[in-house]
Amino acid sequence: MIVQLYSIKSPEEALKVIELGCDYLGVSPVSGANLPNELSYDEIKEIFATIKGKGNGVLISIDDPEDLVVERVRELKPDVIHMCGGEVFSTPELAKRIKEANPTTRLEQAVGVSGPESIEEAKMYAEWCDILILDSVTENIPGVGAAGVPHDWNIDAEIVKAVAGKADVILAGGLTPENVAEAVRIVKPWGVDSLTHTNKFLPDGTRIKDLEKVEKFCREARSVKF
Ligand SMILES: O=C(O)c1ccccc1NCC(=O)[C@H](O)[C@H](O)COP(=O)(O)O
Repeated sequence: MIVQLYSIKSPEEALKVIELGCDYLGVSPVSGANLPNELSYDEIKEIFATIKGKGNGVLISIDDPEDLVVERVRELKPDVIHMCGGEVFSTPELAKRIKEANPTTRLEQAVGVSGPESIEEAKMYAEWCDILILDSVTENIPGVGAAGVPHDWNIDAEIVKAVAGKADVILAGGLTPENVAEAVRIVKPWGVDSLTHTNKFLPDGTRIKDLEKVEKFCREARSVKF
């Protein structure tokens, strides 16, 4: 069971969450999405260099033009590029360009799970993506994710079965230290992801990871054997 956490702000924070059990660390580059924890390329490079050999660096992309996605993969060499826009989606062509830009970068595509129709969408993406992240959608946040609320885990469980052997599946959306074990029991994913409920929010609108919650989240996620 892998644990992916957003959004990491500094090398120091990265090392702390790795120590507590996180193995995929999400960062947000400066972009048109204006996310609360956006970082410069230099800051991201420093985090990725610090975690090399200890954890995996995940770069988010919310509706960036394809050329910019490819340029970032070439420049920053993330272990994973996470596409979670509402307008720009991965395609077989983009998957090929990403592999050419950096052969070891894995492509993670968000699927906003809204009903049984999401099963077909997930099956389609599994044809060219390495990882699917099954996530929640909310109107006031751009793209798919950061919604802080769960969706129907029974649909996720169907998706995990439908794409077995094709793509790894991460479950996201409103997961907390209290509900993650139950979610894992139902969905049986390859990994889990958390943003909102493992965060502490600071007065300036930025956020840092709440280390007690991170520790409990990682422990509870791995407490279920299947
Ligand atoms: O990090 C963000 O601000 C963000 C904004 C918009 C879409 C996704 C974003 N983060 C990456 C993620 O995929 C979240 O970790 C995931 O959606 C879980 O979020 P939450 O439901 O708040 O735990």
